Amino acid sequence: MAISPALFDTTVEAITELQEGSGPADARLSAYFRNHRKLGSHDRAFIAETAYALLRRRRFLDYLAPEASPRRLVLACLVRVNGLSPRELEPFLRKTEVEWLREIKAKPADNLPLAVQAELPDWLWERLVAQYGEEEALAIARSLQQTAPLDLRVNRLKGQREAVLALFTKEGLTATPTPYSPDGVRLKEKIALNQHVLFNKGVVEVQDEGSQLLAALVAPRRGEMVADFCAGAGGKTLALGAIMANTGRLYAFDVSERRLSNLRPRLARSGLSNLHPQLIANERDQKLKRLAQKFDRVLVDAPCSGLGTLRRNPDLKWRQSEMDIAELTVKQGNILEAAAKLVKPGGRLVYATCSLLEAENEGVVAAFLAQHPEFEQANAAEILAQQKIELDTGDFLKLLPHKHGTDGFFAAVLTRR
Ligand SMILES: C[S@@+](CC[C@H](N)C(=O)[O-])C[C@H]1O[C@@H](n2cnc3c(N)ncnc32)[C@H](O)[C@@H]1O
Repeated sequence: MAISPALFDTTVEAITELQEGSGPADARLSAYFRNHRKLGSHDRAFIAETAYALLRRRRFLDYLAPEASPRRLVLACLVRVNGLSPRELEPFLRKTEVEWLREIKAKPADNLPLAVQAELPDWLWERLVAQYGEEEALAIARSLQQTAPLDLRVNRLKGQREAVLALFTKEGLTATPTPYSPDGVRLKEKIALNQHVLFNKGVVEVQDEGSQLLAALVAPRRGEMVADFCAGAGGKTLALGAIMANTGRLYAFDVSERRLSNLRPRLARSGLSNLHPQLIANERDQKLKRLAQKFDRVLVDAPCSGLGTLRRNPDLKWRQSEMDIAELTVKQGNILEAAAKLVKPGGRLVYATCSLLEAENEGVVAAFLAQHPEFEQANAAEILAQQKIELDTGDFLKLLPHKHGTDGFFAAVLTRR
């Protein structure tokens, strides 16, 4: 991509702002674009790609250019990550930067420490090594440095996967069925989906295949009482509603009014009428009391570190600490405890996260089961097989980008005796 001196300067400005602020990178980048409305789509794409490359490869760049200014980090990134030659950048380099950039270009990158190759903070790298061993931890970490494909879920109420695939193909796009989810379509090209008729008519929703598989694990049946305890903007709720063929009652709880309000337009597109969004103050909200043991299925898609989604949100690895993880596990335990109260005898409770860390996953489930002999664990692979999904990761569902091509997800299925 050809870049002008003006675009280079704007990129440095955007990245400086990004580094100075706090909060999710995608929100801050959107705010920057809102404040710079004149930027065209080509320039926006370049700025976003550079910002994300820098977030993905920050350890390597810090090794190449320790304590560099945002301007120099961008230069190093363009040369060593994006593969531009220093000569291409010379027209807008300052005098002192010409030689410096040549040195950056020539600096060897062999035998880097494994945490640097993994592009993870040391504490996170050490945890992954303890869980998976060095070789697999590195494979996982490398897969998390890639960009994620655009996965869609076909809404069974409004369309069929074969027809959606055929339409995309006719439009010249590379659309393939996702390997595991029966409703998934993977698009190679990144398109402006919100302008596509299939999206506006509610035939497709954006949803990683991993999320689709979590809904398949809940496997609600027609006419059942189902709760999505941490529904957020309703990605999984909508998938559950479609599996239920718009029958029964589906509650979408969340503590965030903003997230639940983002569910509304998606709900309108989906054609579902069995879904009831309910704002709760916290997991001990009085509203939940009268619903005790009323549900056949309860999904807890718990607030988590999100470290399984680093392909999409590379900033998450720099924005969290071990202390945050410890706090999260307490919250996760409390939410699981409260959500379990809603489950009927014989009913199913699915605890899920998009984290890769045992503390947030197996650890939370083990602590819960130790306190609740009235629940027992079911085998996730068997439940998926009942939905004709051949995917065996053992008792737990454990999805990993290098193995399954999805974001990293974890789920445990628990049944009330
Ligand atoms: C991983 S996100 C859910 C994503 C959503 N299920 C989806 O598929 O799009 C976790 C959600 O938990 C919500 N949350 C946080 N604390 C909660 C609590 N105490 N009770 C219920 N929901 C909570 C957050 O607001 C957030 O929306």
